[in-house]
Amino acid sequence: MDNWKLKEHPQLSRNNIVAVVVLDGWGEFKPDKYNCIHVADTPTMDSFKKSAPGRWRLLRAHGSAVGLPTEDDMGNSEVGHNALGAGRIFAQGAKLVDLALASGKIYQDEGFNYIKPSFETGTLHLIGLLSDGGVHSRLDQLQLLLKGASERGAKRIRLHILTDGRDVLDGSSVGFVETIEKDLAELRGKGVDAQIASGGGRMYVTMDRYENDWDVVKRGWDAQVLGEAPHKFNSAVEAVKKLREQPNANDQYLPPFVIVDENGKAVGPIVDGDAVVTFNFRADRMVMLAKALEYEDFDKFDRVRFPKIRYAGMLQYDGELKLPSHYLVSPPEIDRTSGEYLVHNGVRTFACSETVKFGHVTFFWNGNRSGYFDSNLEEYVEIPSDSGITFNVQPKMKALEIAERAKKAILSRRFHQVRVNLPNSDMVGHTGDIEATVVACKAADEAVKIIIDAIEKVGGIYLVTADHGNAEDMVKRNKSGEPLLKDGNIQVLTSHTLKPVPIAIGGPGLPDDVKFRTDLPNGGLANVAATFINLHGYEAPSDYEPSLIEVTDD
Ligand SMILES: O=C(O)[C@@H](CO)OP(=O)(O)O
Ligand SMILES: [Mn+2]
Ligand SMILES: [Mn+2]
Repeated sequence: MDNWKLKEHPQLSRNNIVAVVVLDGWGEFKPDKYNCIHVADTPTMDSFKKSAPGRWRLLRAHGSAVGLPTEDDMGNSEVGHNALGAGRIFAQGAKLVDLALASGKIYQDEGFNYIKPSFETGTLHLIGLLSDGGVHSRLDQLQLLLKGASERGAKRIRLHILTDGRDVLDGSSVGFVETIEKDLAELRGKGVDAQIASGGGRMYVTMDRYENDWDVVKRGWDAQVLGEAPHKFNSAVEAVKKLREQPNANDQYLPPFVIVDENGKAVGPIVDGDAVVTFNFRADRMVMLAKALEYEDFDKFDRVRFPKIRYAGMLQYDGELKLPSHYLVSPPEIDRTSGEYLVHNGVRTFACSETVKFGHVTFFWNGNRSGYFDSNLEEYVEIPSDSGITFNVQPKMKALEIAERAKKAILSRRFHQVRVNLPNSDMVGHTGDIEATVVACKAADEAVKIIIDAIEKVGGIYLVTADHGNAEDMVKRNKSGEPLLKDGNIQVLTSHTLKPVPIAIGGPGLPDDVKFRTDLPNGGLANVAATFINLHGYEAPSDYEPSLIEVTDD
């Protein structure tokens, strides 16, 4: 049995009201016209910086600091919130899949052996995000899986691609499709009947999250399973090129398409007896499709046909729901998260965001586990997001509503921890609309102000940080940091970044002698949990990454 009892902190008192604010996609970067946080009016976040180094500092939020394979891997919400909530660094999906592919273990484990019998007479379908972004999936992993599966008996393979443009540059979809087409042609040369069967842009087809808009998943289902879509092409390269010619076309939002043969028949609907693998390792944007593929009882949309298939996820996406029940690689075992410790010690928590980030401060925070640890001590509030829009048209999103709910929770004095995610800088940053992103950053800053004002009123403490960079750099740069021009134009960066993120602490409840330690220069997101556990008046579990704060006696 785990010992859940936390030791009382020798100097810090219990029962403080602590606001934990995560600005999504808010990194630190030099002043620059493509740094939307710098351009925006952000007096609250700026004021924190003045209290450096004692109460403001930077944290690492990418690469090994969050369990990613290399230092070239940008941070993302899943690994960022996992680290923030769990207080330790776990080798993450991207890395675990790399290892399983390199050792060949992926082909020996339960998941692959479960789908394999279908190779005899059925088709192997691979559904996922086609890019080398490394946030949800990776092209090289797909290439290895294609090769490995065909060498192990898959004779007919159909690929259902989702174009990216969010973790990689817009327009890069064409190159990725060309690359994978070469691999498929090689397989055909070896007698494997392999081709792309359907596709669509990730934000419009399949990869919705937290049940914001089931139509997104339905559009994918119709193309992937039923073989039906408004656009039909004979090749995927042609599909992506043609669809990108439409006004305002964007890789993230390409409409669904199916590939048809010379008779106009879809080349790869999913039918009884087939095997299906969703090859994204990241959970949030695959859970909805996993439910549609796995659940007998399902009422989110009319599936028309529910084929009897053998389905495996690249990973198991939800540890609480055990979904999907079959998977190729075991997910990181993110156990004993801060939330679980807090409920065992009677600390009451309120968590809130709007739909598009709701699972970040609940599901990811709790180690990819849905639901409460203890519903008597926790309350999670989801503010419905707008759906069917790109957030540059609504850059303020629900920041004000989130802040007002947090304020109410703080002023009620019913909770010790009030935790929110403010999505603006990330969600609008991903649209690549620089002007709108400036508005978004200002809105997030105003929300922070509302929350710290409430903390001021109740004599509480705040901890404000971020999960990774995004809005602080909106342009692709060369090695010397200058914008990298293409045909004389800048290339807008829609993705996250490798930049560090700020963390600030303060509030009337924070004793004057509490400061950031100076001996953790490489501190990262995983050091945050021990820090707020201290602010709640407890010592962190001994295997957590060390707390960032110390109580000085000068
Ligand atoms: O939108 C998403 O899925 C990712 C980018 O791919 O962003 P975040 O990690 O911030 O959720
Ligand atoms: Mn994020
Ligand atoms: Mn993001």
